[in-house]
Amino acid sequence: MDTMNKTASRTGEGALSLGEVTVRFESDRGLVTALQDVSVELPEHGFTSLLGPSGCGKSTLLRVVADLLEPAAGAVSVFGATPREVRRRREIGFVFQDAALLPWQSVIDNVRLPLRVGKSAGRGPAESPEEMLELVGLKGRERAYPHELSGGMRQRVAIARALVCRPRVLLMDEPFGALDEITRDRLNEELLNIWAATGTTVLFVTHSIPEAVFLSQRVLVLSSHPGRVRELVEIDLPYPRDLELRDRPEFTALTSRLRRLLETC
Ligand SMILES: Nc1ncnc2c1ncn2[C@@H]1O[C@H](COP(=O)(O)OP(=O)(O)OP(=O)(O)O)[C@@H](O)[C@H]1O
Repeated sequence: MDTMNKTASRTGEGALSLGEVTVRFESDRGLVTALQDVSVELPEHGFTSLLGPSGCGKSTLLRVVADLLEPAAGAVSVFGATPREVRRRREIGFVFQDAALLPWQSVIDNVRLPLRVGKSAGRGPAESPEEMLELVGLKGRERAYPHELSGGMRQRVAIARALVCRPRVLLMDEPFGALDEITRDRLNEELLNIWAATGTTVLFVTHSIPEAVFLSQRVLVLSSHPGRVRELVEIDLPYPRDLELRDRPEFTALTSRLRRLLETC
């Protein structure tokens, strides 16, 4: 638990920096501006959630950081390097809403996958796949296949896989959006433990205001059409956090504030 406080206070400046980033897509409706002049500085070891109406560009922002998309304008820096350099060094982990596991491979082989793919690609130090499975609470299920697991367990495997290359940045795009509420709550608590244990910088996309407040040190609220920064809201609640925090007035005050902000996005 002490590690959690250390993680929260171990924040440096500007691990992720976006300067006036604009992203456009060609579509059958013509040119769509997904992000317009988005500027934000997020500290190392931080936990930031992205919140905003559907289509405001949350996934697009993650994809820009992950080097899956190139902005039309603006600058992106990840620990002082370009997203491409950081991706080549395998310092970025990505978890999607769908765990996207290989169904014909066992749990442990799915977690090992990033270590097997592109072995020569200048990867940094790696974690042990067995230890990552233990970290996400799946010790003993190494030989299981994805179809034998629940949705929550599959997401844990996806998180273990994302962590195995010891990423400096963990990008999570609605990772718990398809899970039932109890499983989601449990994984929220576990994710905070994982964050404390690894010290990775997390960018987390969600549609849930309570989830964003519970997890994050700050919430980046985006408005839509085109996606712009509406506000960066500091979540000044101490760590470690447990689910009872959600009944506290300071928690409710923050969720109400975010709800009001979202109504004007
Ligand atoms: N490959 C693409 N081609 C064309 N338009 C796209 C593409 N990807 C995203 N867009 C558009 O860019 C905008 C932002 O999309 P994005 O998926 O980033 O939003 P989002 O905030 O993540 O949405 P949601 O909350 O619904 O997941 C939307 O208008 C979307 O239709």
